[in-house]
Amino acid sequence: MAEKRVLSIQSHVVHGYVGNKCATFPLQVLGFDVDTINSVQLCNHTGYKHVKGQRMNDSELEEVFSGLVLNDLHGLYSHLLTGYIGTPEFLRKITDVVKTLKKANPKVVYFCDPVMGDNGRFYVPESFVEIYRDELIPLADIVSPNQFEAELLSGKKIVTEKDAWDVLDWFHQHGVKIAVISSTSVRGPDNLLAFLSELLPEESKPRRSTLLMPKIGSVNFTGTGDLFAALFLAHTNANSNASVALEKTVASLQAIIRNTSNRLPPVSQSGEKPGFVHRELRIVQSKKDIEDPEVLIKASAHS
Ligand SMILES: Nc1ncnc2c1ncn2[C@@H]1O[C@H](COP(=O)(O)OP(=O)(O)O)[C@@H](O)[C@H]1O
Ligand SMILES: Cc1ncc(COP(=O)(O)O)c(C=O)c1O
Repeated sequence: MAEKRVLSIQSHVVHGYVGNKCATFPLQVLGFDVDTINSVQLCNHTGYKHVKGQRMNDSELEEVFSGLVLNDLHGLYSHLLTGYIGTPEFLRKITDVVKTLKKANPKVVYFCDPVMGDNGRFYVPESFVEIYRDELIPLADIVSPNQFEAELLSGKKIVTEKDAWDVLDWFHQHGVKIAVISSTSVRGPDNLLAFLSELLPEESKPRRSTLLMPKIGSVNFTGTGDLFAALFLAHTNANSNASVALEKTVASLQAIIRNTSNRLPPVSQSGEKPGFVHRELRIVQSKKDIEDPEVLIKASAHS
């Protein structure tokens, strides 16, 4: 079996960097073979004014995946990574993919990034919440929701740090070994606080840590969650302590966001912020920061 081979089921965009477009290069740089299934093929991410393209349906997923199974290729994967999915039927079909991969290789790690939206805005149908909560999360080994997604799944608002730990415990109660909330606003509008909780064999309490990041720039970037998931997958594979993986993930991410932010055109005289085309993550140009992240922010252990 290849040690580092990911089946990545996410979006493809022709222009820009979200989904598979932003997961593939970093994973390859970090030594993974990456086999991609494109859940959608869109001209660009869904924030742009015009969004054109195709969404793969569940029978098309079944067909392409059945070919992998017929050729006995499905046992080769060390990891399954899922992110942005376009339709509820396709999302449900992923449960069969997970079960088939786990049957072929019980050690396969299912990394579920339950992409649903951000800052109170859904970018998928709202029925996704129930499907993730009841069908996908119970099969997942690692999850990386943002604050909005973690709240939707657990049914609990995150206002205090205690709320975040309760939400992470909710994921553990649903069978998840490593749960990370990639960012929360509990430390105010200028900072992002990530929460990590990891179940350890033969320990009754999870190992917990937080990591505080100053917010870079005054605009939002798209694809950061997808990039977070890909980097965290690679670093949890290489490090037995997930908080070390979180530090490395954030080190690369912050460098990429800084490299992107530094090249933004200035805010126009009328106060208009740079458009999405200027905010596409500079991933290829940040290869060194992916290969060899310089950890500037350490995680803090939480008892
Ligand atoms: N403005 C920002 N400044 C600094 N880091 C950011 C910024 N936006 C995103 N990030 C980084 O990207 C990661 C994922 O972002 P997040 O907003 O949690 O995910 P999503 O894109 O899924 O909403 C965060 O953990 C953080 O490291
Ligand atoms: C097609 C597509 N995939 C993935 C994403 C997820 O992006 P993020 O990583 O910022 O959550 C988006 C967000 O707009 C999208 O449009």
